[in-house]
Amino acid sequence: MDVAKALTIAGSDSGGGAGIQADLKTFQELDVFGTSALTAVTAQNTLGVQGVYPLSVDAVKEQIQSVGTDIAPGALKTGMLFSSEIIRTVSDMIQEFQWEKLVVDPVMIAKGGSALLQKEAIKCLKKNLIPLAYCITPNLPEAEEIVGFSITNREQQELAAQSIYKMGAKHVVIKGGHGDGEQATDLLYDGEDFHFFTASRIQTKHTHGTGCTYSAAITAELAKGRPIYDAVSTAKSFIQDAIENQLGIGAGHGPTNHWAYQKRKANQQISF
Ligand SMILES: Nc1ncnc2c1ncn2[C@@H]1O[C@H](COP(=O)(O)OP(=O)(O)O)[C@@H](O)[C@H]1O
Ligand SMILES: Cc1ncc(COP(=O)(O)O)c(N)n1
Repeated sequence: MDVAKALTIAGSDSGGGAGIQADLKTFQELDVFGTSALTAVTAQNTLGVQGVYPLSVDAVKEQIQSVGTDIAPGALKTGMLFSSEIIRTVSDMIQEFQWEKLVVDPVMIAKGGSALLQKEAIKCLKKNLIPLAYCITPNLPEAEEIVGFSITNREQQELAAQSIYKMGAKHVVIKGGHGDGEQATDLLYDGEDFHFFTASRIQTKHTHGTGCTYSAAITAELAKGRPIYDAVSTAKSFIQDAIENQLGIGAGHGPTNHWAYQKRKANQQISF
């Protein structure tokens, strides 16, 4: 059986809604075999981040080496990378294995406000990792941080995408989750055209891990050989179903429902 394989290089969320846990659940739901390299352990729940424990550069490197030398992923993603030294190590390893289908989720700050990337590491992210990205998926505050200007309208969102494209990312997806308005609209720029992916904004506080889940879904689809436009389109449906059917877990900002997309599809098949 020829199964698609993907790798996530990210932090652990003990609460299970974001990070490595969200990525592996998403890979599984999209029929992709998931592998992982941990960059940091966080003590975290729906109320916030209680502790951050980065792993050593050697530990990160060895995990990627172990996966890369044996289980070649069709696509990979990065999430929480925490420091410049981890970013440099990860970038070196990606070049060593000549992996092309790289999705960079430039995770900076958890929804509760805790830093998941050291401030001084942003420069390193721009210099070392963005040029390797097949696709990068910043949310609005992350995109503002990368480009250095504020994004308050569609025109600025497009300018930001062009600016990040010029830094070397082959496809730029600027997510609209942090915007306002009736629609949550994500923009995909491929160097020529702007494509918009729109869904109705759901009024909920349960959006913990949405960015991780979304970028993992894009990665899973790329691992199966799907083109980027299809991959983003599937990811958008996946995250919409996951937010709409949140599980009411925890007392704070709860996780989304990684089962929902497959369940809806299965139900649709039955009713046809
Ligand atoms: N309340 C919401 N309703 C519908 N879609 C949302 C909502 N919040 C986020 N999204 C979508 O979830 C995905 C992740 O976006 P976002 O939450 O901005 O990322 P991050 O977790 O990195 O901050 C995007 O497709 C975005 O449009
Ligand atoms: C380990 C880890 N990685 C990433 C996030 C970002 O989560 P979100 O997708 O909600 O921005 C997180 N809270 N924890």
